[in-house]
Amino acid sequence: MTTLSSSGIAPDIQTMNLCFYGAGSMAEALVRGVLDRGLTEPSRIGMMNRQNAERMRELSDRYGITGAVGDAAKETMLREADIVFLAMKPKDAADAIRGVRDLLHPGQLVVSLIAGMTIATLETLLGKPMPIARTMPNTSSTIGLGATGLSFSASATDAQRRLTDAMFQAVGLTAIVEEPLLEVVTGLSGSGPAYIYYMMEAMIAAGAKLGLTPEAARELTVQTVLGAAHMVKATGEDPAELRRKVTSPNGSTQAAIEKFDAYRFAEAVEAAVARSAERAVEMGAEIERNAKS
Ligand SMILES: NC(=O)C1=CN([C@@H]2O[C@H](COP(=O)(O)OP(=O)(O)OC[C@H]3O[C@@H](n4cnc5c(N)ncnc54)[C@H](OP(=O)(O)O)[C@@H]3O)[C@@H](O)[C@H]2O)C=CC1
Ligand SMILES: O=C(O)[C@@H]1CCC=N1
Repeated sequence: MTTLSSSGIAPDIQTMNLCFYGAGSMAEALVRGVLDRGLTEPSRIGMMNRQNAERMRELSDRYGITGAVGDAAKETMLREADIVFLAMKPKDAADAIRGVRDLLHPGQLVVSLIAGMTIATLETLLGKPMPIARTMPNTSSTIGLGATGLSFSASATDAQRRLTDAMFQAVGLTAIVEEPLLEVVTGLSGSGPAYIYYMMEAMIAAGAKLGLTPEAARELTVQTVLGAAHMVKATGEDPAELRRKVTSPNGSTQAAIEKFDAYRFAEAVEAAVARSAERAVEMGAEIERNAKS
């Protein structure tokens, strides 16, 4: 895996103003992650959304950041930002970016979190050359356990690449990939937390259905997932090898795995990851069409 910085610390970031354009789940995950890790101060962070004033109050109260709703204060916040994070839904991206492009200038770094939107489309929407980092993070950045894929525009300097990498490393792990592979990253780790939660939902429901209290089913499931992920990390062994150690010949695990195989589990996972990646491409194409219209 390629990374640009191994320290996890971005020395310059404390002196920079960060503006999150879009203040939903992913923006909050990143803000909480960088604040909890002491990467910057709340006074350096501005967040903006379109209409949800209550959400903005909540974010200001919770993190001490400066919030702005709608067009009010947007101008100052965006103009004074050193790094502008684009964190609105893909369907809103084209209009939102067009609406502010005159406030942006090439001295700023644009960090896009938007699934599917290519660097080329973003360059079209910005209408001027600006350094761009296209990223695909995930919500586990909230607790410093994120997994983020990164690609850069040709115009991004080495310092900007290192800064972006270090910022996302501070909230988890990063992988620099060729831009088209960001769609695969979306299918794997961007959407991935939801797959694990889905598995956990199903395990908890099964445990409760078979007689455990819902609380016990939940606790046992959470510890099992946590323990399994830690085992892979701590031992360095392949998941397949660790699975083998759980699976006694003709035992209960083998019986369960046979059930999974009967439902074609691995095929379902592969199809889900591929479909997520394909959906990201579709969303990107939709933004591209809007950018050109
Ligand atoms: N959630 C995830 O796990 C991940 C998400 N992403 C990407 O991050 C982006 C955001 O996703 P997520 O946080 O889940 O989305 P949310 O729906 O939670 O948040 C979207 C935010 O964008 C704001 N917004 C929409 N249009 C505008 C506009 N014109 N001007 C200003 N603000 C606007 C919304 O404001 P309001 O509520 O006021 O309308 C809201 O604050 C997406 O592009 C997604 O692909 C990437 C990786 C993981
Ligand atoms: O579901 C989505 O479209 C976004 C991108 C990756 C995770 N959430």
